[in-house]
Amino acid sequence: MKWFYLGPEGTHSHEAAAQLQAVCGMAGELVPCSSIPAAVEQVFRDEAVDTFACVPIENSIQGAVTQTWDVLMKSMVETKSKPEAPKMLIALTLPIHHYAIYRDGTEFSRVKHVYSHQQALAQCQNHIAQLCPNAALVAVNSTAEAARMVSEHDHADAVAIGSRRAADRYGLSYIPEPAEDKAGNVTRFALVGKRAIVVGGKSGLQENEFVASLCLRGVGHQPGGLVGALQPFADFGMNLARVESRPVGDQLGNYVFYVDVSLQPDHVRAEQLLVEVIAQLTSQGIDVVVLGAYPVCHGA
Ligand SMILES: O=C(O)C(=O)C[C@]1(C(=O)O)C=C[C@@H](O)C=C1
Repeated sequence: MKWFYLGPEGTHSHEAAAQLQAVCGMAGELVPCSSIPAAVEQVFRDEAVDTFACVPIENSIQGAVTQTWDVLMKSMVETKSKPEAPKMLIALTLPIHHYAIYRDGTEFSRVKHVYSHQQALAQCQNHIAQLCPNAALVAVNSTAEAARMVSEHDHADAVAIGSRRAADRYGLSYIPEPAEDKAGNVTRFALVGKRAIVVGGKSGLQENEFVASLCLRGVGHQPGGLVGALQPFADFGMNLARVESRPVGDQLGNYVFYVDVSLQPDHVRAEQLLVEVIAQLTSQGIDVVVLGAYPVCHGA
């Protein structure tokens, strides 16, 4: 069994994958990938039923991790007709604390580069500006990759933003106060795979949280087009927890709409109603891609 995640060791995705294994009562080899799309593509490419990817989907400060949604959508559209195609199986919301990670002897006022994942840089931008006022922010593939780079000799004038585990893993020091700009910073991660999972083990699952993530394609460019696409959810008494537009990428003004539907309190009944909602949308000419219907649990 393989679990792919954004590596190297010590990323928040790594921690999320380890916690999800406990929640699902599953073990498996944790395999680092160089990017989020690479982790997702492994699951879509691999025929094995026991292959999973753990990827960040949303952050409380910065919103959707668009790179993840884009690759999930693209991969799911390509495999839409296959019944055994991968889906989002479960989500885990994790508190995220970032730290300024450095080599001993670093003078912060002289630091020229602050490395991290683009999401982490955005979550800590005010803190970084105060700590390292003369530094340029440099986005790299992950927080742990940033720490690994700082641990190399040719990056002695640099600081990384990442987890304490990353600092320990790469033999670096960190400032003990968290670096994120807002308290209560959390990121939600999704497990993507083909096999139904059973929630058990060390589970912090709140049974009443259940979400379906959909993507609506082909919403009409006319007055009321978007209202018409959302109305069936209201008609069936469904709460929309998130609506977000993303460019299709072919021409200006062409969008798809991501919708997270809350399926509580009775998700089995709600999933039946969702089938009817989707039928109504299809009759309007809207193509609905179901990315998954899944429980959400909370880690620590
Ligand atoms: O670089 C990491 O540590 C990641 O796991 C990626 C990631 C993200 O893409 O959102 C995960 C959680 C934090 O929000 C910051 C970065």
